[in-house]
Amino acid sequence: MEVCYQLPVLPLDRPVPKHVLGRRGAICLTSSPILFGGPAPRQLSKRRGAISYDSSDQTALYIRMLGMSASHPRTDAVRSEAEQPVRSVLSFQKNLHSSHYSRNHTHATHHTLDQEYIGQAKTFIPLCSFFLDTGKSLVDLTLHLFIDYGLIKLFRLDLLKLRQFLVMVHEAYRRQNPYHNALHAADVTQAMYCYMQEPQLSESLTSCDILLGLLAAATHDLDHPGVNQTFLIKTNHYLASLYQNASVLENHHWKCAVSLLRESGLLSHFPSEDRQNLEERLGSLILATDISRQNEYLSQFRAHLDRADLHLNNSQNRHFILQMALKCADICNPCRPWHISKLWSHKVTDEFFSQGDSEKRQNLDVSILCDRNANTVAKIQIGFISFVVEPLFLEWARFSDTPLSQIMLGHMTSNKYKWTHLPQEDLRESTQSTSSKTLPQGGLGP
Ligand SMILES: Nc1ncnc2c1ncn2[C@@H]1O[C@@H]2COP(=O)(O)O[C@H]2[C@H]1O
Repeated sequence: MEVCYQLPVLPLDRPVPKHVLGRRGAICLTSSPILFGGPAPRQLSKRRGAISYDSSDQTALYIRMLGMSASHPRTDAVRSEAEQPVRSVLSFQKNLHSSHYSRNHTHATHHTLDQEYIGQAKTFIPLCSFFLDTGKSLVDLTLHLFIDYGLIKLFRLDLLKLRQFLVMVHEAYRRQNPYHNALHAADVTQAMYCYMQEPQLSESLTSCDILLGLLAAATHDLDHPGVNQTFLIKTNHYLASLYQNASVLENHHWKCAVSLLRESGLLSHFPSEDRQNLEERLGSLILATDISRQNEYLSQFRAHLDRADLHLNNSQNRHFILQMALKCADICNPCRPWHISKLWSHKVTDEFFSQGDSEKRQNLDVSILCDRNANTVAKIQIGFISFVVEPLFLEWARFSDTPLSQIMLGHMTSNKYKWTHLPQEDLRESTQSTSSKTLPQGGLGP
């Protein structure tokens, strides 16, 4: 059964009415705020060989071609897992109908959907916690948040298209990656939700901002190959040439997200200008997660806070804060309680070391942090927290001085202390692979 809504008639760009937020299952607005007032779109104009992909339509098409090509180059790290079929972003759809997930979920009725989200989502949200290992937390969590915020009604979304889109997003994450998989996307989406609920943001974000924030969080690492940009460049991977060695992965994640949005038809009823604007803003959010541009964003953030000139009634300022929120969400794992944070640390290190092993096999220079003989999990964590996480979260706490920020800083400090003072025997254990371990339920809170 399809949910049909009329096309939007009353564009709005203002905070989501309070009576909509926080009412689980209560969706009661009749007008739809489809208006995008974000910053100037970031246009990409690059060429690969003779194929121009100036327009995002062409780009999405090109990605489809690459995704479906049987012969496009893959990274060695990915190839080493080749016994398990790797689904590249668009070929997964061929498998969709036979996948376990879609068999059980894509044809769900509304009744089933309600049952499911009422049962599970109650535990996701109020406690800031979620099921990390249900195998489908990304779909359930994001769907729940769309419903909870009233976005389906507000934007006249087709519930089944939304579900199909989310299943496609879930399937486009490579499950063989220890870290960059759908679970990480769910983790980031949950954190993004928590930040968007912080008082300053929840009072000023428009429904468009919320829609974008959730979409960006859920899709920000789509089809991640489990290796970093340096690896793609030195192995002459086609994505590196496609994006001219600049924000290679983030551009790919963005283009995959656009491709899936179009494939699912989720926004096909939007006026094309709004759709294009949304796709550009989505890109600008996802591109902000490029960790190599961390200092650029951080200095801008610091300068704004020093001048006290971030005004959230200004759409560009709100967009900037969404970028910062997504960046925080992306690297918030060291700010979670120790028992969860520790497991993410092991998972990310597994992925680093597996890239290092692959580099050694190919006689390439081993990337920094990727040599298992020269690093320990603890050493990597201490460096990552000190130089990347702490500077960012200190500024975030200046912007959003709330109990949640204090809790996150508390976890981060105590996790860093634990990594620094781990007894020798635990340190040895911390260098061993943990890919078989599962993440327990837990949240940002104590
Ligand atoms: N706990 C962690 N320890 C070390 N590096 C991390 C950790 N969490 C995230 N990262 C890095 O932060 C980066 C954020 O962008 P990426 O997802 O591209 O890749 C991520 C990892 O390289």
